[in-house]
Amino acid sequence: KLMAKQKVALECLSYHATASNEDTVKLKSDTIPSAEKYNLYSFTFIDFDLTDEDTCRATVRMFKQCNLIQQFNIPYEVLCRWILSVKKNYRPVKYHNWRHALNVAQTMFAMLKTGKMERFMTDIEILGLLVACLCHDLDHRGTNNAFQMKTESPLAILYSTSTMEHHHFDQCVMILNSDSNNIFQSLSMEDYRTVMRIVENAILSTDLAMYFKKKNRFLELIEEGEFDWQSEEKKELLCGMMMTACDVSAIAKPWEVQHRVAKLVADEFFDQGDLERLQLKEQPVAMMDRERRDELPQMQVGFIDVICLPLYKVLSETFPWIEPLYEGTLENRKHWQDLAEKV
Ligand SMILES: CCCOc1ccc(S(=O)(=O)N2CCN(C)CC2)cc1-c1nc(CC)cc(=O)[nH]1
Ligand SMILES: [Zn+2]
Repeated sequence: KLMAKQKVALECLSYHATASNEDTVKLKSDTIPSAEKYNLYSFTFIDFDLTDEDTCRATVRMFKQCNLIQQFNIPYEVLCRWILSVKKNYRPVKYHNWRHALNVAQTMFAMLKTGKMERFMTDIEILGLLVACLCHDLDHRGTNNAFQMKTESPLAILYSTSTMEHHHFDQCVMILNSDSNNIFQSLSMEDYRTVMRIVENAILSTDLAMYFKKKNRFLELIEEGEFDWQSEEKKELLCGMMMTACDVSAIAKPWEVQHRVAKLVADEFFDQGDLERLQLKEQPVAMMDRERRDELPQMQVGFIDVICLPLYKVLSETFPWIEPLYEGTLENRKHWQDLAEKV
């Protein structure tokens, strides 16, 4: 019985769109502005003023700056088609959309370059991390893992843990397997297996439940001091922590940006809360209950204290050049605390 249901679920999910040749040729012929022009090296990068075409050009620029196109013989047209296909497979939900993916990838770029973390990374890890950031929330529906389970969605039938994250990775694989979208086509079989394992580990580690599970192990290793980043287990842990750091990095942006993005997050959460009331006839949790929106500043302070600050603190102790993420988060904590006291 379950097999039949899983087969149906897979059928539902096999749909995905890839970029048109017209859009691909257009991007391929575009002039790609400099990284400075797009402010890509900065931890205070803002995408609001960029057009969708700009976001694709900025993504090409990040691949160029990391020298990935030459290093991995990525046909330029394939890279352009792949970027457009990834963007096309993000839904227009309020927060978990293409802009979020771009911002996460740009923070990874800034951590590697300005944060000087690229020294500890092999070229194939840099390729895998950038690809994972761009793909990490593919086809997000604006609802979380708990919602998939509660509604017995096809996704929850296929993946019982880290439901959405498994689906995001699945979508990433599907795009790579589509005609002329495989940016890894020139890699050796061994490198292909390596980069796909890096991408899978990175995307699955964006499930906050995984972050909580792995955080203590990571802290242990840091406390032990001598940290050889080259062992596989330690490197996978570090990549996972970096993914979470990038995933929540809107919390470290200038206050106007953080305040505006938090509203997008809240609106998406409240939409799920509405669905839970209407479709499931159940009371949503505070975070998704628009009737408890007054508690939002206090919840943000909690998010900062429980998830963001501890992570940025331990990362910036080892990689001092990413301290701007810690400082930006502290600054925003003050603003959220002020708002929490006002209510
Ligand atoms: C802004 C609307 C309220 O947003 C939040 C409310 C509560 C918490 S929480 O840390 O208490 N926690 C997280 C783990 N859940 C399982 C239980 C609840 C986090 C956020 C939040 N999340 C993100 C990431 C999507 C971004 C962001 O800015 N804020
Ligand atoms: Zn995300």
